[in-house]
Amino acid sequence: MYLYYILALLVIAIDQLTKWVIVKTMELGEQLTVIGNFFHLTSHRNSGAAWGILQGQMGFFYIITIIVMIGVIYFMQKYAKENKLAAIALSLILGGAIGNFIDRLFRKEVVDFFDFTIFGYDYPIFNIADSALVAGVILVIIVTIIDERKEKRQNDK
Ligand SMILES: CCC[C@@H]1OC(=O)[C@@H](C)C[C@H](C)CCCCC(=O)CCC[C@@H](CC)/C=C/C=C(\COC)CC[C@@H](O)[C@@H](O)C[C@H](O)CNC1=O
Repeated sequence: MYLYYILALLVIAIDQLTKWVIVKTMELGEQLTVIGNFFHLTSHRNSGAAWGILQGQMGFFYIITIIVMIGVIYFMQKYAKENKLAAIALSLILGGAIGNFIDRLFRKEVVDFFDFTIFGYDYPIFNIADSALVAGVILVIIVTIIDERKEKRQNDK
């Protein structure tokens, strides 16, 4: 059971460590080329949510993040025992939400640095916490689809 909270802590540690390195070693706006025009490390700050929406609405972000955290912990206590994949997904979401929450609390903005340009589209610059959040959300969707298929098969018998 506690394994999943350790996974969340690991996500938070890696997220905060990478953000710390970016802040300490790169100027704001500085860009490092990793893979040609595809992948750069760009030191960026975002006081909003995805795609920079709701800039500066920290009060709103605190409330949403606390709701997300309570919801995730509730479902972890409920489903972690029987469904490992769901527990891992929820740990990733918890870790990602807390990672960005720490930035919002202490920096009043989020540090971003993964800068991908896919088919000419400069995807919004993001961080480890965002990656964990998106991975967790996708995993929850997959688990839900698998469970529904299982239930359907049982009902058909
Ligand atoms: C990942 C959610 C964003 C993250 O939410 C959080 O913190 C949560 C815990 C708290 C928010 C206040 C509430 C979620 C709002 C929902 C949302 O936003 C819709 C998201 C859809 C999603 C498809 C599933 C797209 C994903 C986009 C991006 C990530 O792609 C990998 C681009 C990230 C860059 O814009 C970067 O500047 C963002 C910056 O780091 C701050 N991050 C946040 O606000």
